[in-house]
Amino acid sequence: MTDPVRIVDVAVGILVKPDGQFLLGSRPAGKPFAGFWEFPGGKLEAGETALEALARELHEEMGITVTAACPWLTQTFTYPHATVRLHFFRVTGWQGEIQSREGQQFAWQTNRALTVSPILPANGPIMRGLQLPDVLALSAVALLGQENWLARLDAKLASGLQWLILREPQLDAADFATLAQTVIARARPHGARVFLHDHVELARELGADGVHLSARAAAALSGRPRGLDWVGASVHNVAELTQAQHIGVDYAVAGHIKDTASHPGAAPMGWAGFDALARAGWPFPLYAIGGLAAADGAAAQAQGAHGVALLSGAWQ
Ligand SMILES: Nc1nc2c([nH]c(=O)n2[C@@H]2O[C@H](COP(=O)(O)OP(=O)(O)OP(=O)(O)O)[C@@H](O)[C@H]2O)c(=O)[nH]1
Ligand SMILES: [Mg+2]
Repeated sequence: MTDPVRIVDVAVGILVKPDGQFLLGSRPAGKPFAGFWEFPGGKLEAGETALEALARELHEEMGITVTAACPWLTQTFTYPHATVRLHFFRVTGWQGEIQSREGQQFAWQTNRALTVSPILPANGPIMRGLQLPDVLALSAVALLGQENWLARLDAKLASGLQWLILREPQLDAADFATLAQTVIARARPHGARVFLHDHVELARELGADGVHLSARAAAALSGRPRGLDWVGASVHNVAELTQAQHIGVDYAVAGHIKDTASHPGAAPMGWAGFDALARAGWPFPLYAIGGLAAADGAAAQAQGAHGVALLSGAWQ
């Protein structure tokens, strides 16, 4: 018997400059979806790993040698002509000048507004993923006290904090709602995004940017909460990641990686545990959490994370 669904594995490279700009290329004449914009890459050959295929394709198509690439996310998409499994990498290091070896055009883009179109249909969620920052900060009222934390929040917002998850389970609903209002009002002038932990209704009411679901809250849902721009979830294992995928999250936070004061007694998964989870290939970016600092960002990305989620580490 032959497999009814043949899946074509494809390695795709998102070249990223230090300022966050990323490279799109136009598909050459003669290929399916000619003229559509895509990330450079191509099909795995027999016996190749995705990373090997990435290096070969980027050399063939654009004449560069990849020197630094991290696995990012895996997207399966069914086109009329094939089902493709796209293994996306973020490429941060390469040697050589970018050349058009197949007659394609190239354009550096920012995630605020694309200047080229149309984009290949499979790539919509990818554009969203590229808006995610390298660091997610979790609020620390329980740890630092409200006044002290709000003062640090102001300082961090002024120095570029982009995404904040407000999680304060020790507060009752009324106090949490008051705090959420304050935080949203302070974040907005800086263009920073605020996510409420588990309080889906309140997030809608206050016009928060999204909700971050505990694994327990995510388990109770059969679909994505409506009316919110962004939805994320905390996960600890494959079953919770599968549920996160089922409800259609934009990102997941997996941990905990190291021993941490906030989870005494629970065994940390370590980077090996994180790698085992990430390796299964999920269609959304993953953050690593648990006893980490901003300096762990590079290690996290090497294991397939988009970045790190920080609690105490975000406020030092
Ligand atoms: N390279 C690339 N392919 C993508 C992206 N998104 C996406 O759906 N695909 C799909 O992945 C499949 C393989 O890509 P490809 O046509 O570049 O393969 P290739 O370079 O090996 O081409 P070839 O078979 O002509 O040698 C195509 O069906 C394409 O539509 C993307 O961002 N980049
Ligand atoms: Mg190609």
